Amino acid sequence: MLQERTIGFIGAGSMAEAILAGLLRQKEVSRKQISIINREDQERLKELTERYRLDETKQRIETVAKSDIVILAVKPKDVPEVLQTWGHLFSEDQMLLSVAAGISTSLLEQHVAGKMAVIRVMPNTSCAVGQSATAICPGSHVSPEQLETARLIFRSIGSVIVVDESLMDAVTGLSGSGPAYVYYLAESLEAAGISAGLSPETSRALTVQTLLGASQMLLKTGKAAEELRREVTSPGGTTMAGLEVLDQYQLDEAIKKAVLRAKARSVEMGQQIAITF
Ligand SMILES: NC(=O)C1=CN([C@@H]2O[C@H](COP(=O)(O)OP(=O)(O)OC[C@H]3O[C@@H](n4cnc5c(N)ncnc54)[C@H](OP(=O)(O)O)[C@@H]3O)[C@@H](O)[C@H]2O)C=CC1
Ligand SMILES: O=C(O)[C@@H]1CCC=N1
Repeated sequence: MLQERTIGFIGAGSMAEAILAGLLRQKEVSRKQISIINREDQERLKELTERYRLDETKQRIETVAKSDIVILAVKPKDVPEVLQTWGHLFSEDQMLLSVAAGISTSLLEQHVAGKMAVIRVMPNTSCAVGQSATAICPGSHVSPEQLETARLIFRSIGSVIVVDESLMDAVTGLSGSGPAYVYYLAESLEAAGISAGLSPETSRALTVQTLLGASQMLLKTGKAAEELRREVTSPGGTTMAGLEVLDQYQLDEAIKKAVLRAKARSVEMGQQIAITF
């Protein structure tokens, strides 16, 4: 189904590239279907055009804004400017997929053509390797077919769940920002390995494979994380000694607070943008 659709990206930053790279990598769409623009960074556009061998003549707002599917991938603060400047080019036979954190479908709907279908999406940067955890929620004028198209796009670059919009800020705090928490953990583990006497290369290799293996265990065994943790933890052994230190530092509490703070920030950003629109 995607083979026939054109996809235009407004915004050419890390999220746009992650989605673009994932779609091309999975061969879900061809390079000819893609157009992308940003605001001013011509070097960046050139870099993407060359890296993904895109058609140079299509990298213009008129092409992007007339694509069957427009993916809005600018920072939330830039959404008003984009819609005020280019919103008039959209029409009801297109779909707008917005990945902007915190921006509600109802706010977007107020600034696009008539009953244009608007879908709010929260992917994460693991799109680039086909492993995003993406949540989507439809706005008021989305047909089942349009929702299915959005699901197909993001299914090709990871998993997709459809959620009620009231849950999108929570999703943003957990899986939108989530890769950064995991990279933080990876940085900490790598540094700790070095402190324990390993070379940087060995520490990185062991860290990466440990995270990958643990994720695969969660996925493939279907066991609860708690059960898998218990299986590693021999009574009186090394893991128990290590986990006791994490408990002393209340790592679980810190992670909970981080996710809740990120969720609250998503709400705040949406409210701030709504005022400026
Ligand atoms: N990064 C992430 O992990 C995730 C991000 N998101 C969401 O994705 C969106 C983009 O984030 P990210 O890719 O990290 O941001 P970046 O800062 O990397 O990219 C933003 C892009 O938007 C462009 N832009 C800004 N203003 C305009 C404009 N008026 N017209 C056209 N293009 C414009 C910028 O162009 P220029 O450089 O020329 O100014 C730049 O290419 C955000 O809303 C964020 O909430 C969602 C999930 C995860
Ligand atoms: O940090 C941000 O605001 C974006 C949204 C989710 C991940 N990155």
